[in-house]
Amino acid sequence: MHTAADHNNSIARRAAALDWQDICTELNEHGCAHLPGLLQAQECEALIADYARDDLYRSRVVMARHGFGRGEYKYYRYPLPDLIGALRDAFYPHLAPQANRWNEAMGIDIRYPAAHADFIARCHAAGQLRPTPLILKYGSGDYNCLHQDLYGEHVFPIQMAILLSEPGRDFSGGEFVITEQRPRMQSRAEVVPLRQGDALLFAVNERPVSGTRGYYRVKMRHGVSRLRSGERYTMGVIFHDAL
Ligand SMILES: O=C(O)CCC(=O)C(=O)O
Ligand SMILES: [Fe+2]
Repeated sequence: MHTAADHNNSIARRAAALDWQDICTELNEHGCAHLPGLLQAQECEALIADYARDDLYRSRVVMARHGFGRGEYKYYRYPLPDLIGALRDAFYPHLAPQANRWNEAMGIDIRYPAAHADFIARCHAAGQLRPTPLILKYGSGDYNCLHQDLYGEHVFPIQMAILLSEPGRDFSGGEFVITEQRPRMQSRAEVVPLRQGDALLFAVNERPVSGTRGYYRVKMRHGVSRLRSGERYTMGVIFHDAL
């Protein structure tokens, strides 16, 4: 039996053990940073097993009904499962300085407080009360259109996705795709080869890219290519709450 405190300690230790300088360099250069093996296989399997539970979620979205793609997802309700709350609490303080540097480079006045609870208080004061962490489920033929996870005025500019299934064994196809739209230029796509338990940190919306005349902004989108077979689950950790 794991208590909330166990999860907090363990996830905070994993976050603290990462090379944050390296991660920030990856985020600056590519708009995303790959964290291999952040979760253990058994943690992934437990999250997948809980997909069938109704008490953990506030809503279920069938993607085809909204033109989002094909597949479905569920938003967790508050109180979040311990592991997911711990991920938000533990990763946010490492990411807030990076988010602040991005805003400074882009000439955006908003600065992020050091603790996630203080940022969530800002969301809640603006009526963004609903939790955004989610779990997505794809079957053969399913896909996720390129999109951005913006849910209101307050946006934390970096989010995390964790692949819960193992490519090759559990599914084929279904690659995580990230695109970068540069001003007055053609878009660039990147496929991120994730394995079970790997996390990806990536830009929610715009990020600064250093050019010859200072910084310019590129717009990022992410999605998932069509699954060729099997079942694929992902957990998404978004740091702002939703209207
Ligand atoms: O299933 C995926 O890998 C993409 C998930 C996603 O869109 C998200 O976590 O925001
Ligand atoms: Fe997303």
